[in-house]
Amino acid sequence: MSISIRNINKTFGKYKALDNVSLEVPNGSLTALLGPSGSGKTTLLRIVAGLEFADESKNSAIHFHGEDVTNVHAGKRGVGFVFQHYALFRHMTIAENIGFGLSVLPSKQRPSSTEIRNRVGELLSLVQLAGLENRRPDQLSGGQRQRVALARALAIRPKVLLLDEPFGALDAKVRKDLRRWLRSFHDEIGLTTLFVTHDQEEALELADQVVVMANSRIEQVGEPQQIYDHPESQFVIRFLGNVNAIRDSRDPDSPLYVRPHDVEVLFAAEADPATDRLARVHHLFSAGPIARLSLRLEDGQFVDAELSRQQLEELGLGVGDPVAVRMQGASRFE
Ligand SMILES: Nc1ncnc2c1ncn2[C@@H]1O[C@H](COP(=O)(O)OP(=O)(O)OP(=O)(O)O)[C@@H](O)[C@H]1O
Repeated sequence: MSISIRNINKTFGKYKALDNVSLEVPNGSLTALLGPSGSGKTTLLRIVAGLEFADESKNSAIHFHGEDVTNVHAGKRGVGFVFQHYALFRHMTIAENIGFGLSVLPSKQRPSSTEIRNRVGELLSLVQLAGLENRRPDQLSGGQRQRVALARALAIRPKVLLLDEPFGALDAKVRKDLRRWLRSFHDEIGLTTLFVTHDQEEALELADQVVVMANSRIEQVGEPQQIYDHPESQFVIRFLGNVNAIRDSRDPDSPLYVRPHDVEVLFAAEADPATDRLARVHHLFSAGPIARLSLRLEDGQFVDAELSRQQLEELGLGVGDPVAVRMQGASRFE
């Protein structure tokens, strides 16, 4: 089910948390809302869920697959929601937690207890927790608890899945494992999913479509590779990972942005005055497969470069050595 978000504004008192936000989430996609704290990601997700309502305006609307749900209450939108802090019921077993949404449906819609049991069984295998149905949440790891939260959100057969920093409270290793697991899980079930994160690596690795948000607005939307290779603003290039911002006399107000792995380091004697700048090796860190160099340009600015160990060995560089720096793939923003 596709999601269409049109001209959404949201103010809290005097603060504008969303400023004319429009977005198309394609059917079956995994879309990441990526941005720093306070950029409006959660507010947007809550509005899609129907847990919050946008400021009233005749131009603004939310559609699920063409159906206007702008004024439809959360319970009737058919959304599954997972939050950062596993809101599982501590006194219930895993099976009871997963089946909860079904067991509280009005009697006419409620499946029989056998149907609920079967559905819970299906979901337990889907999230790879079969055998743990009689445990309680405090007997599971953080990662397992988040998979229970996901199974619980799926029990009602939602039309869209909304995840708000679902791995935010987990440690880095578990987070990375769950991220990969979620990607293959998504490929298996193909449910349109909107995923909030402030972690650029997570968004780039996981999503089909990345929506970068800053200051209550959408900065850029695109596939991960496209956003990474063709950032359209200083904010996006800086937010997506380490980048050098080098000023030159040509346009001192608009730095040249270049990622450390796009900086080419050559022997000083090979410098081409038309494209290269001279520098000296200021610092060199070469433990592991990638060597990281801090280079000092003649005007005193520093440039970080990343080379393979092999490239470093070929150059035979040490601290203080002169080099030529060629900044390939550099971007400048007006
Ligand atoms: N109910 C509310 N009342 C007042 N202000 C709010 C409310 N909810 C959110 N805000 C404000 O709106 C802004 C956007 O909040 P939001 O939670 O959407 O950001 P976020 O990008 O999800 O950030 P985080 O990653 O920290 O969760 C913040 O400045 C926040 O303080």
